[in-house]
Amino acid sequence: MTAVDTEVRSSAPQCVFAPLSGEEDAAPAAGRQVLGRVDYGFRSVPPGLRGGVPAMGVHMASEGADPFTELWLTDRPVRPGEDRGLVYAEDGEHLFCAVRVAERGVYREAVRRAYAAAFALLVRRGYPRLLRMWNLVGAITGGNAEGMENYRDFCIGRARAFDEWREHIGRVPAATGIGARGPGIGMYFLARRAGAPLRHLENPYQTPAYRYPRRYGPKAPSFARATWSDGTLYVSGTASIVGDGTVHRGDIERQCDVTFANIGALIGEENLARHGVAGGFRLGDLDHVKVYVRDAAHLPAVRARCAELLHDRAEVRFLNVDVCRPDLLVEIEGICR
Ligand SMILES: O=C(O)c1cccc(O)c1
Ligand SMILES: CC(=O)C(=O)O
Repeated sequence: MTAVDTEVRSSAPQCVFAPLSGEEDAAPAAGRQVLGRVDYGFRSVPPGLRGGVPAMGVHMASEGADPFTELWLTDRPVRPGEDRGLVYAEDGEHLFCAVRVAERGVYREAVRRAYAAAFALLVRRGYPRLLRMWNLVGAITGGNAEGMENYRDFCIGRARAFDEWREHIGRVPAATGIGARGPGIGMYFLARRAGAPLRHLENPYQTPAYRYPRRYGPKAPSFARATWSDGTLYVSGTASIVGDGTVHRGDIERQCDVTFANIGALIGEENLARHGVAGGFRLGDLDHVKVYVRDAAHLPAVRARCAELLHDRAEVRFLNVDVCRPDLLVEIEGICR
């Protein structure tokens, strides 16, 4: 069954996975405007307007994993802009923006500033309903200059920005926080106009990430398990976590199974009803799936499992990168509509 959309006509931007584009290639699609572009390629390229399109390159691909370009398309006219290191484009309903924090010894203050700058932009342009964020973090489980894990350091800065902007931005949305192969942190966001209704979902099998106990870091990760907006369900990066604990350490097959069970419960009819959303989805409805695999040797097994469970026409890309806990072997995100 497909979720029932109570809004008459969806204006949600369309996600497209295209071949990895050249730096100046804006890859316009027939009759559609590009709201944003992220190259999941072999090197990092700072955010900038390229051919009038906000674009950023993040070093995520490798031999044996899948380079690609993620495009966010709209059929409305787009206005791009640049603002203090942020690049963005808006179409009257949605805003895409990208920002990068360069490698440094301690990340939290630069992350807080980057998030605060993005929030200020969203509010100023009239798109305060943050609905999805991606955080591609170099050396995510490595130590910073204080010996704190970079991911935990990142989480402190992000949490501070949400605390400061709570009145304007509201609740935390769906997210991905995952390793990148190059240094620094690439971040990009989708937001919707003021007044647009969003629903942020939690998972019946998992403790909300923003309530994780202190043993996972001084500030709990600021994200929801999924966000429903405009007939679209954005599913956060999901892993083999039950409650707040990693399950099946060292067992890739069973970590895949728990990850898919978590996603199935999250997107199913019962959980959507719990959050006031009519309808429901199955794993076969997932599209624009990104599968993050820590160990390259596990790629064939994970590809095989995904081929069994996902629709054969779903767009799926596999990346060999670190996951935010050293004991997590796989993480999966996607979109249902
Ligand atoms: O911190 C995050 O934004 C995050 C979101 C999803 C999965 C994950 O490992 C991390
Ligand atoms: C994947 C992960 O880190 C989480 O769900 O918290």
